[in-house]
Amino acid sequence: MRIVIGSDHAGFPLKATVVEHIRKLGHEVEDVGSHDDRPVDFPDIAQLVTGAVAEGRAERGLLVCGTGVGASIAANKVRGIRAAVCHDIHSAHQCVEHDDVNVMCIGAQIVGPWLALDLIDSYLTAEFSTDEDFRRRVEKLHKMDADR
Ligand SMILES: O=C(CO)[C@H](O)[C@H](O)[C@H](O)COP(=O)(O)O
Repeated sequence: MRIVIGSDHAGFPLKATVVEHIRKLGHEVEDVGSHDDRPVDFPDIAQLVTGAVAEGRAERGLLVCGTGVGASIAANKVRGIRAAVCHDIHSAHQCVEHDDVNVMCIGAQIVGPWLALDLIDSYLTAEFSTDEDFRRRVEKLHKMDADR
């Protein structure tokens, strides 16, 4: 799969570990920054990650900020993006299976590196369910997205 990842300064220390892990899993990774720990605003990084997903250059996105919250707020403002903060394993796969989430956000100040990698494994191996209830709900999200 093609994965795009980005972080702000708070997420930067965790990002390198995550990128290495995802590459080892055999995925193609586009790292849009940040590339050092100088302060950068999470909406700017979220725009780069969501742009790649919305334009089809990547199938899934990952954002790492301090809490994951700011990144998810920013990502959900972009048409075609369904972003969620996930700090537990169940949500990390269910968000894809039920809600077709295409950008997962992680807080580097909330989870340690081992949990972060497990969250990413859950997210990347999950697939959107064919169940008609979930499909209908996500269709409604598409409509809300198109209407705004
Ligand atoms: O978590 C975040 C937004 O939800 C950010 O990554 C920052 O950690 C947070 O905004 C705090 O900002 P600071 O410049 O790192 O103090």
